Amino acid sequence: MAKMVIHGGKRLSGSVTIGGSKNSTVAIIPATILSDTPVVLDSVPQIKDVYNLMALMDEMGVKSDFQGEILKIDPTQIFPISLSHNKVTSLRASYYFIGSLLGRFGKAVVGFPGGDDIGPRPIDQHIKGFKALGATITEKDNYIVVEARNGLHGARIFLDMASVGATINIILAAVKAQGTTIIENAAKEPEIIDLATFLNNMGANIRGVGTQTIRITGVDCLKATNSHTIIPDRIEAGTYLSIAASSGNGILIKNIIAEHLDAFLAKVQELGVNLDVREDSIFVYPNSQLTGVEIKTSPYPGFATDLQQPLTPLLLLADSQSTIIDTLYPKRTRHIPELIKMGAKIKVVDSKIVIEHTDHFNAAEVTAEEIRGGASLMVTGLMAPGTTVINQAENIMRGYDRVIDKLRSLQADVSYSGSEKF
Ligand SMILES: CC(=O)N[C@H]1[C@@H](OP(=O)(O)OP(=O)(O)OC[C@H]2O[C@@H](n3ccc(=O)[nH]c3=O)[C@H](O)[C@@H]2O)O[C@H](CO)[C@@H](O)[C@@H]1O
Ligand SMILES: C=C(OP(=O)(O)O)C(=O)O
Repeated sequence: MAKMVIHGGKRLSGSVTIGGSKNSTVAIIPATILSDTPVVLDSVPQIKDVYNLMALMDEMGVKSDFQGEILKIDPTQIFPISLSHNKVTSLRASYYFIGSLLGRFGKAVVGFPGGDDIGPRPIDQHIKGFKALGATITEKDNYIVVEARNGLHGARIFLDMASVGATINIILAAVKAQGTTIIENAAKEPEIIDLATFLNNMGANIRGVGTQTIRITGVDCLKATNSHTIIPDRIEAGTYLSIAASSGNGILIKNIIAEHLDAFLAKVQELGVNLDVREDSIFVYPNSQLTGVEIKTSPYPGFATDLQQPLTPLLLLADSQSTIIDTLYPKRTRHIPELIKMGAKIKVVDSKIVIEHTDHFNAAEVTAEEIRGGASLMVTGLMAPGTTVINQAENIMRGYDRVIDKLRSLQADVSYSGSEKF
C-alpha cells in the first residue's frame, strides 16, 4: 500500500503544467492495436493506468516504450489472447480492449473491468452496441466473450444514456466494420474527439464527434504517419485550480484548453475565485471571499462528475452552504468520512452532499478509496496544518501525472512511498 505524506498549511506559489488527458490516453492506447503500423503518442501522462495498459499489451505481443512523454507502440506482431489477467481489473479502461480486439480479430475475451469504486458501473450499453454490430456475447467465469463469427457490420445504435465508455467501445469495434454505424445519443466529451482525431489521422472515417450523432464508415486499414499529441487533462487542470484557489499565493496553470472547463470555470467564478483565463493557461489569484454554490454534475458539456470531489475542499472555505448532486454517480461519496476526520463540515442528505463553512482543518491519517476521492484528500491535506498521511495513495497515481514533482514545484512539502516510481 502506497502512502502520500503532506506537511500542509503552507502557501503555494509558482506554475504547474498540465499533462495529457488520462481518459484520452486510456482510450487511445487500446485503439493503437487497430493500426497496421507502429504508433507514436506524445504528451502521454506518467500515470499508473498507462503502465497497466502497457503490461496488458505486452501479453498480446504488443511492445511499447515510454520515455519522457513519448509512448511508442508497435502492434504489428499482435496475437489474440484472453485478457483475464488481474491487470484488467486494475483499471476501467481495460474494457476498451473488447472493442479494439473485436475490431482487429472479430473476437475478444476480456475479464470484467475494474476502475474506481464509485457505485454501480454497468456495461449494458456497450453490450447492446456490440450485439447490434453482429457480435454474440457470452459470459464465462469472470470474463466476457464477444465474437462476430460472420464479421462486424454497420448498425444504428441509440444509447439509453450518453455513455463515454459505450461511445468509445462502439467506435473501436465499428471503425473497421463493413458499412456505416450511426451512434445516436452519443457522449460528447473532448476525449472522444481526441480518439476520433487519432483514428481519422490514420485513415478512419468518423464524423460528428462532439455532437449527439456519430457516423462511422468502416475502412480496411489504419496507418499512422505522424505522432498524435494527447489533449491536456481537464480534470487534472481543475484539481490544480482547486489547490491554487485554496492554498495558493498566485499560481499559473499552464497547458489548458479553457473551453473544456467551461462549466467548471463558471462555477468556480460564481464561487468568487479570481481567475485570469489566458490563451492556454489560467492564473489563479490568492483566495478571495467565497460564497457557496449549488452543483449538479452531468455529461459534457455539464459540470464533470470527476471534478466534484477535487473541488469540495474549496467549497468548505465558502462563507455559506454549498450543495452537490452527482447525477452520474450518486454514491461517489467515499471521501466524505475521510474529510470529516480532517475537520470538514460535510454530510450526505438524500444523495445530496451538503458542505458547510469550515474554518479549521486538521491533519489526519486518511485513505484514498479511489482516484478523485484521493485528490480531494490531497487538496485538503495541503490546506491543513500538520502532517496528513493518505493511505492507498496508489489510487491517486492512477491518473495524476508526476503529481509529487508538480506539487513540489509549487513549494508543497509532499512525499510518496510505494512501488510506483511517480
Ligand atoms: C476511463 C474513462 O473515461 N472514465 C470516465 C468515464 O467512465 P465511464 O465510461 O465508465 O462512464 P459512462 O459515461 O459510461 O457512465 C455514465 C453513466 O452511465 C451509466 N452507464 C454507462 C454505461 C452503460 O453501459 N450503462 C450505464 O448505465 C453509468 O453507470 C453512469 O451513471 O466517464 C465517466 C463519466 O463522465 C467519468 O467519471 C470517468 O472518469
Ligand atoms: C472514474 C474515473 O476513472 P475510471 O473511469 O478510469 O475509473 C476518474 O478518472 O475519475
